[in-house]
Amino acid sequence: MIPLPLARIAELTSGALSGMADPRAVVRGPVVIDSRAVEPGSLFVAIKGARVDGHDYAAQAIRAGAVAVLAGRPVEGPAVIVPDTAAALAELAAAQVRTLPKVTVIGVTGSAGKTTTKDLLARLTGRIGPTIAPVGSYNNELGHPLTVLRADLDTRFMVLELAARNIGHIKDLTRVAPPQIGVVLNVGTAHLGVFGGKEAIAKAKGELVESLPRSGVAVLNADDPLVRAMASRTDARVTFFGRGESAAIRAEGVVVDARGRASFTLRTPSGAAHVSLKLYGAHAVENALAAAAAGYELGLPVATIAEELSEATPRSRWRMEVTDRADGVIVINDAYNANPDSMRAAFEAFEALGKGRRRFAVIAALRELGEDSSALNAELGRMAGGAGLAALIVAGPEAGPVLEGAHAAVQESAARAAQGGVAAAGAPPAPPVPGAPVPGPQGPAGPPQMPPGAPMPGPQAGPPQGWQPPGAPAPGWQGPPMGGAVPGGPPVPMGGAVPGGPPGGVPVGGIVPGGPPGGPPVGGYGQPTRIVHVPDAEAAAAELAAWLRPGDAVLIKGPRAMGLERTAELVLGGAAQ
Ligand SMILES: CC(=O)N[C@H]1[C@@H](OP(=O)(O)OP(=O)(O)OC[C@H]2O[C@@H](n3ccc(=O)[nH]c3=O)[C@H](O)[C@@H]2O)O[C@H](CO)[C@@H](O)[C@@H]1O[C@H](C)C(=O)N[C@@H](C)C(=O)N[C@H](CCC(=O)N[C@@H](CCC[C@@H](N)C(=O)O)C(=O)O)C(=O)O
Ligand SMILES: Nc1ncnc2c1ncn2[C@@H]1O[C@H](COP(=O)(O)OP(=O)(O)OP(=O)(O)O)[C@@H](O)[C@H]1O
Ligand SMILES: C[C@@H](N)C(=O)N[C@H](C)C(=O)O
Repeated sequence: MIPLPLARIAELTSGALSGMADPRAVVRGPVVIDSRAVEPGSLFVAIKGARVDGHDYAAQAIRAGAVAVLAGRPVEGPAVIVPDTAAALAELAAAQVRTLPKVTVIGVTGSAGKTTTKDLLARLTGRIGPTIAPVGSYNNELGHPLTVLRADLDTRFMVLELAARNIGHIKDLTRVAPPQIGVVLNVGTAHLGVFGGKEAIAKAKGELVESLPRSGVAVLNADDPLVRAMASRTDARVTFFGRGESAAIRAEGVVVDARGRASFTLRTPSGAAHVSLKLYGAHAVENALAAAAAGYELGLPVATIAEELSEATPRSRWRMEVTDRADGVIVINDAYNANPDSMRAAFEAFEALGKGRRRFAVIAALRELGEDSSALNAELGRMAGGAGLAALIVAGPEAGPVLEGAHAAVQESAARAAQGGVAAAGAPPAPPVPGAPVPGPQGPAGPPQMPPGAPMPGPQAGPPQGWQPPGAPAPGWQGPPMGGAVPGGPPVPMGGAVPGGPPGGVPVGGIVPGGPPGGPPVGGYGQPTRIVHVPDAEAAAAELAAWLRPGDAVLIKGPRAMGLERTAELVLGGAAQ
């Protein structure tokens, strides 16, 4: 940060010095809200949290070298007392930006992909000059100013994330660090509950482009109608990115490889270059184009943009992290957060990454969706239940609608199979010819493949997993023990029919008749999707451990509060990812 004496900090925040604070003592940074992160020369900002009150750590912060505490009440040690510490933090950050007139501020917003785009764009601006960007998702009224306060006189670019949990939030953040370039990715369904509808989300995200000066640039996604419409809400020049011809910065000839990574020609008004992303999922194209468009506006040559985008790997954790286990199991850890759009994107990527493999998914009920919650969660269940998985593990509370949707999809698929031989829900997108070898992972070092016609491996305690002829009664076995904590132990049903399971329908973990007509299933293909409900991330990992065999693929994705990254860590042998 730019060094500031305490007297100036008090002036900027309309605060009062207390606790023998020396007005000439200089804060050189960093500004922190965690006493454990204090360094000599820090300013410690005391915040009241859900568990503890930061004010109680003031003395600890001073002992660790903090020059003073920005506090809401007198504390042990020198302090600047303000009515609202979060508001004072924002004022301090805004003042710092005003002292850095040569810095170009770029704001990124949208319902999904802000962090990924910010990470890509910071790579690009880093090619031009020193760049400050948030750690992880530091994107709200605390994380945003803390990021801004990391800037110093060398800083040329601030690539900032602007989040909104309601109308007005983004406007507030743009007042702290007024952007010259504003990037809007998409208007989705994240936090639909608090906003009350997509129009309100669009209103909130559009506050970014409303804040831009006439000399600025609004970088808008032409493929999203609600974002495209934001062009009328800004004084700034508008440039579009997207996949269609109308976008100045566009992706042409997008292809997705066997690992779910996209390649395309990046077309700009001044030339084109090939991009081959290392990021997983076709949705990464949207983020890459957004970063490319902002980079282009900053004068970067298209070849440099393409080079950086092609080199980029995930910088922030638990977003489409793909790990190949030694036994060939592919684990996709996309557990950072979840909403209907990012769930869909993840399942699309999983279809490519898991092709030719038995696929498993761990998901959980989506949150913060308001009155549409049940319907959207049931829709998620239908998508997952119809995705051709070997098993779907639904973790955590309020899973009723997800389970209901999943069961419905499996049953419909089974009914279709029984009627006309159409592939069952458990069939992969490209079902193998009965009796033909199972397509497996590429390369000679690939894992052993399931022999054709082999029963689908499951927990020791499970019943024989042979294919059930259409119309056969569903066996009463309820799947592996809940939590799967005791592989090899007796199957323990999870309290019988799970709430939300269809009345008189398929029991949780039960087997629905289905499978390719004319022959037994192969290694999990053609069999109906097993649906299991477990209480938490650990139980999901235990469940997976009981099922997984070499060469399988697993997608793990749920809302932040479910902490499903823990499932991924356990499945990966505890190795932190
Ligand atoms: C204040 C704080 O740091 N909170 C974090 C804390 O929460 P909690 O309430 O439990 O705090 P505590 O009670 O433990 O502590 C209170 C304070 O005391 C400090 N302290 C404690 C112990 C000690 O020994 N010394 C201390 O000094 C402590 O540091 C506190 O200051 O812990 C949680 C779990 O780790 C954190 O999650 C919580 O962080 C909050 C949420 C936060 O806002 N942090 C910002 C720095 C931030 O930017 N974090 C981002 C995540 C941002 C975010 O949540 N964004 C919103 C908006 C998304 C909208 C978007 N989808 C859209 O569409 O626009 C979101 O919902 O995602 C990050 O961490 O990446
Ligand atoms: N363009 C996109 N469309 C749909 N899903 C996306 C897109 N980009 C990223 N995702 C998915 O959304 C999740 C969050 O990604 P990311 O952190 O980049 O978004 P974010 O907008 O910063 O999230 P948050 O609002 O919580 O900070 C990940 O699961 C990721 O795979
Ligand atoms: C925590 C917040 N960033 C978020 O994304 N919330 C959704 C609902 C989630 O928890 O996944």
